[in-house]
Amino acid sequence: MFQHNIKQANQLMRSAIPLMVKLDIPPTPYNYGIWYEYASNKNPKFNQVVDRALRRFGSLPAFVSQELFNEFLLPEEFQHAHRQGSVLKSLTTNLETDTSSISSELERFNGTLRTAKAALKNTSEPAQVEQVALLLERGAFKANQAIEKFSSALLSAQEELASLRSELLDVKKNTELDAMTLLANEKGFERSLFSLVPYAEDDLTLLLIDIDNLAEINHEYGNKAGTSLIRYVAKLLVELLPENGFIARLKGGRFAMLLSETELSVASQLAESIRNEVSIQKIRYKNTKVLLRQVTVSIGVATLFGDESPSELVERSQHYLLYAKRSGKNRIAHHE
Ligand SMILES: Nc1nc2c(ncn2[C@@H]2O[C@H](COP(=O)(O)OP(=O)(O)OP(=O)(O)O)[C@@H](O)[C@H]2O)c(=O)[nH]1
Repeated sequence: MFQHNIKQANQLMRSAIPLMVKLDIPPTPYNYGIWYEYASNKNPKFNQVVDRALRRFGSLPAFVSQELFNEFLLPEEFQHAHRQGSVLKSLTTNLETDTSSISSELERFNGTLRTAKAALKNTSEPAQVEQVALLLERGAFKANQAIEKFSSALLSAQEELASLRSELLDVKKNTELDAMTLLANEKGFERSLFSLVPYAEDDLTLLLIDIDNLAEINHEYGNKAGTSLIRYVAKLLVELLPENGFIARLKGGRFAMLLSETELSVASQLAESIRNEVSIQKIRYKNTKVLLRQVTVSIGVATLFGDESPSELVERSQHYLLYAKRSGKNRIAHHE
C-alpha cells in the first residue's frame, strides 16, 4: 500500500479530500488512509466494501474505518498486533539502537583520551600538544552529539509511554465486557455488528435469545437464583456457539448471537437446537439445591439482506422475538 511517488501521492490526496468533505468523513489518520486507497482505485474488493458500508451507514463510523484500515491497509505482520504492543516494540528497538550507538561513541572517546594521555606524557612540543587538543575536542564533540541524541530519544520515549498509559486507562474504562457473565456487553455487541456488516452478503444472521418468564423465576426462587440462571444459560450458549459466532449479553436474560457467513436456513436450525438444548436442562440452584422448573428461551432470527442497516437488522430480530413470545414462548421465529 501507499507505494506512490510524491507527485502521485499529491494527486491522489487531491481526489480523496473532496470525497471526504462531500461525505462528511472526519479527517482522522485512518480516514485519510482509507480515502487515499479508495481514490487510488487499486483494490476493487476494498472499494466494493467501502461502497457497501457507505450505502448501509450513510458514512463511515469511526470503528468501521479502523477495521477497514487494519484489514486492508496495514501490512500483514501488523494486522493482529495490538497497537500498544507494536508501539512498545518499536520504542524498545529505537532505544536499544541509541544505547548501543552512545556506548560505542563513549568507548571511542575513552580510547581517544588514553591515546591523548600517552602522547602528552612523551611530548611537550607545542605543535604536538595542539594536535592532541584538536583530537580531544573532536572526540568530545562527537560524544556530546551521541549523548544529546540519546537524551532526546529518551524524552520522546517518555512522552510516548505516557500517552500509551493513558490509552490503556481509557481501554479499561470503556470495557465492553459484561461483568456478570464475562461475555461481551451491548457495546461490544454493537461494535462487532458494525464491523461485520460491511463484509456481509446476505449471510450475517442475528439470533436474539431471551430467557422466558425470568420475572416469575425471580419471584419463585429469588433474584439470586435468577441471576445464577442467567450465568448458566450464558455458559450453555458459549458451549453451543459455532466457530464463526459471537455472543453478547444485552440486558437481563437477553443474549445476542451473531453468526457470520451463515444463511437463514442454517441459522434457524441452530436456533432450534439451542431452544431444545435449553429446554431439556435440569438446572439446580446450587445455594439451595432446589431443582428449578423447566427453563426455556424464545429466539428471534433475522439475516441481514440487501442494503439493510445494523439497526434495521436488530429491529427485525426483535420483531421475530416478540412474535415468538406472543405465540407462546419456548419457540423460534423468523422470516418465512
Ligand atoms: N435475577 C435477575 N433478574 C434480572 C436481571 N436483570 C433483569 N432482571 C429481571 O428480569 C425480568 C425481565 O422481565 P421481562 O422483560 O418482563 O421478561 P420475562 O419475565 O422474562 O418475560 P418474557 O420475556 O415475556 O418471557 C425483570 O423482572 C427484571 O427485573 C438480573 O441481572 N438478575
